[in-house]
Order: sequence, then C-alpha cells, then structure tokens
Amino acid sequence: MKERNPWHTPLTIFIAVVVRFSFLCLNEINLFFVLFCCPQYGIVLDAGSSHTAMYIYEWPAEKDNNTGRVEQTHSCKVKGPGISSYASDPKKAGQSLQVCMKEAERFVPSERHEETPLYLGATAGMRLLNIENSTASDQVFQAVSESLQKSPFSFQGARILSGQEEGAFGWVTVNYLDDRLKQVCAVDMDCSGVTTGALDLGGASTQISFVSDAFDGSESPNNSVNFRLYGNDYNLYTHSFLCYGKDQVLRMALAHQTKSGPGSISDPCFHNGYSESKNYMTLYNSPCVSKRKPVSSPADFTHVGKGNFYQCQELVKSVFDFTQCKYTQCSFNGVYQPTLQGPFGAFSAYYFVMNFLNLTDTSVPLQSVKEALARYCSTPWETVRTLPHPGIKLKYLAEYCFSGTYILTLLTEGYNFTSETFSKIRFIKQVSSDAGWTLGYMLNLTNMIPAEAPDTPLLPHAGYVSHVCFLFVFYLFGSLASPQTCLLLCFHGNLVPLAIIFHSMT
Ligand SMILES: Nc1nc2c(ncn2[C@@H]2O[C@H](COP(=O)(O)OP(=O)(O)OP(=O)(O)O)[C@@H](O)[C@H]2O)c(=O)[nH]1
Ligand SMILES: [Ca+2]
Repeated sequence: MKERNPWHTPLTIFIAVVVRFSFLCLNEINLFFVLFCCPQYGIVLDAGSSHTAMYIYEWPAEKDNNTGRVEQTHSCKVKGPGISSYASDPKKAGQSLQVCMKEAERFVPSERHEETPLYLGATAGMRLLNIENSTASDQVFQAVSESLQKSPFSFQGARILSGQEEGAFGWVTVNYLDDRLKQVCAVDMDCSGVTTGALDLGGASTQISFVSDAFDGSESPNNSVNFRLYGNDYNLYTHSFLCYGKDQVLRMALAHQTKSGPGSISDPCFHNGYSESKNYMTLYNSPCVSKRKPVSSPADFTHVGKGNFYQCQELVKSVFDFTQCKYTQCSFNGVYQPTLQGPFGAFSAYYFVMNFLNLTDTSVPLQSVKEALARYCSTPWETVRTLPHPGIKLKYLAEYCFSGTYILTLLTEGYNFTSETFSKIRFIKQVSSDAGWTLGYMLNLTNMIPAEAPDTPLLPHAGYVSHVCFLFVFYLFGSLASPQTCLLLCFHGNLVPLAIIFHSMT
C-alpha cells in the first residue's frame, strides 16, 4: 500500500499557497513600483541663440535600466534673450534662468530633487560668442553654473555642444520619438531599417542629419557619427552650418544689401509698406557679418520692404556659395553631402515658420508652395499687420516672408530637395515630446539607450495585470498538484518555479 505523504494535508497545502502568494505579491508589488510608482526625472536647459528653454523628462524607475519610455512632462520658456546676449552683464544670464528653475522645483517631486540630473547645453549663440570673445563666453558659463548650482537638483554642468553633437542628438530624438530605433531582428541581419532624417533650423545655426546607404564616412569623416543603439549600427551623416540659422542669415542678407553703406535699402523679402529705421552697429555686431561692415556708413539706415518673393529668393541665394566642392557632391559652401535618403522631420524654425504660413502640408506640389509664398510676400504690410494674429510678435510677422523664402531656398538649392523629395519632409513641433536635440542629449548622458537590445522589454499595463493573474492561477494549481513543489516555490523567483511546476506535474 502506498504510504500517505505527511505533507499532503489541506492545512499544509493552504499554508504553502498563502506563503507563496505572499512572495508572489511582494515580487509583483516591486514590479508595480518599478513601473508605475516613483518615476525618475531629468532636466535639460537648451541655451539657444535666441532664447533658453527648459525641458523636464520623466521615465519609470527600473531595476534593469534602459527599457522605459522617456516622456517630456513640462517645458518652460525663459523670459528674455539667449544667454549669449548677456555677454556684457553675465550675472543676468544666471538670474534669467531662476523663474524656470523654480517651476522645475514644483514639477519634480521634492523627494526626487537631489537625484534629478540637470544639464545645460548651449548652441550656436554661445559658439559665436566664444569665437568673438572667449572671456565673455567663460563668464556667461560661470554665471549660469553658479545660478544652477543653487538649485536643489544634481547639476551636471553647462557646456557648448559642438554642431555635430547638436545634429546627432536631434536625429536621436526624432528617431526615438518615431520609435525607429528599437527594431529587433535575427542575428547577422541589418536591422537598422528606415530612419528619419533630422532638419533643425535655429536662430544662428542649422543642422542636417540622416542615414544614407551612399555614406560610409570615408569621403568626409568630419560629417560621420557612428551609433550602436538597441543592437543596431548607424552611420549618420550630419552637418551643422554656423551662421545659417534664420536670424544670422537675415543679417547676411541685409549685409549684402548694405555693403556700400546706403541710408536706405529696398528689401524684396519684406512686405510692401514696411519701413523701419535700423542701426548699422547692431546689424554688423556678429562674427557672421562683422567682416563685411561698410567702411563708411551713417549710424542708421531705413529698411524699406518691396515684397517680391522671386527677387527675395535671388537675394537669399547670394548667402550660399555654390562655386566650390572638392568632393563628389556638396550641399553648399564646399560641404560634402551624400544623396538624400528617407523621410525627414523638420523642426524648430522650420515648423514655426511653415506652420504660420499654412505650408506644412508637403503633399502640396513644391511649385504651389512657392506660389502661395509669393502671394504672401506680395501682401501689403498694412494688411499683414492688421490681420488678427493672436500672440505673434510683430518682429516675427515682419519676417515670415523672408523666413519662408530662406527655408525653401535652403531646402531646395542648399540641400537639393526636389519636388519629389520635398514630400518626404514632415514639419513637426512635437511627437509626444518636443523635437530638438535635448531629449537625445539626455538619453545619451543618462545611458537610457543601450547599445544592445534589452532582453526583457517592459510590460505595458495590460500585460502586467495578465502576468500577475496568470502566475497566481499557475502557482495555485501547481501547489495543489504537489505541495512539496509549492514549498520549493516559496523560495525561488518566478521563472525557475515554473519549470519545477511543470516537472512535478508530469
Ligand atoms: N515665429 C516664431 N518664431 C519663433 C518662435 N520661437 C522661436 N522663434 C524663432 O525661430 C528661430 C529659431 O528658434 P530656436 O529654434 O529656438 O533657435 P535657437 O535654439 O535659439 O537658436 P540656435 O542656437 O541657432 O539653435 C529664432 O529666430 C527664433 O527667434 C515662435 O514661437 N514663433
Ligand atoms: Ca536650437
């Protein structure tokens, strides 16, 4: 006769199930906290040439890092100009950040302040100031660093990003937001897939970054950035054109028209009826144009508009140099550029301007886009100025004809987008987070994008709930079938016990 197992009583079965379930609960509560509780935060200040913006990012705290989704939870626009404009009074650059930093203290829970990394990255405005006056640039950094050190966050430093970093991190952001990076595939297969190129138009520089089959970096190593992300290799082409942001190009276009120092210019890029007195000193106060300052000129000149898109396009073309190229092909100014490939996301001023002009629909033929802009440019200033444009600064209103013309000229003549490839551009402001270099920068500095694909992707909420239910039912039946196994399960993790249950049930 088979001896009765002394463990096989309803009481031991019950105790075993309760103990195991407690362990299971502790385990799952831990997972719950990791997923839904206590998110982590990161703060990035984008110190651009025209202004500074602060972005707060949030992601789930994880045991095994690198798999959570990072979201932008808040942004704050710093009042006043970019930090490079405070060269003569650096302390004010630091003070200008305080309002947004106080806002960050409210948006990040206080128990997380100390461990929240805070970064400041400066772009083309500070690059130009550094060229012009490196002492002043150091003083500005000193002032903003002192100001940020006073915040309760973990300040990780303020620095100038190189143009290459700015372009590359913009590309990482766009592809992270588009979910283009996490393509899992079999070993030895090229799974880099289709990525989205990034077009960033700032006030003082502009960046173009994309992956092209025709580019391996050999022809122009300076334009090459290599990434290994989620197990895929990317060889990115990127170039940043300093002085080709829209504010500096406007200076260059004005410099072109004022090279002989006249008292008045008739500008095709401004609306008919526009007339403003401008100062020569202020216009030429930038390394992008300072060498061209006319030797003798009055203090001021009158900037008069004549609203002609086609003439404006010719004027804008004069800021590009198409005459030299020592490579197989170039964009402009002798800069190598491989053949354009894939879709593109165009952000910052590309979006502000094209959105205002109602020209973000790139399925509209390029010729029709030009015609629409030509009509807009020929609209009298009085009409433009008096139409209701809530919240839009008069300065921006006056410049949209110029800015739109520059954007179309840069894309078509500069980067060689054709009527066909123009339709591959998407003008974007946000895809859950703002498009720009800041997210990519933070993902990189916090090691949030692993080089290799993670083994265990995070469960979405529905997956989490079904995971708990499934394990509970499984353990219950496993325990009923064999209580010894059940006791064993109490002291193991989740996966090993499953194997044991299967074993004991057979
Ligand atoms: N129309 C419009 N223009 C804007 C707006 N915000 C910024 N701009 C202008 O668009 C241009 C680009 O802005 P940003 O992308 O913030 O440039 P930035 O980061 O300051 O400059 P960089 O350092 O060159 O990147 C600048 O000329 C700004 O003055 C906006 O809301 N509407
Ligand atoms: Ca920028």
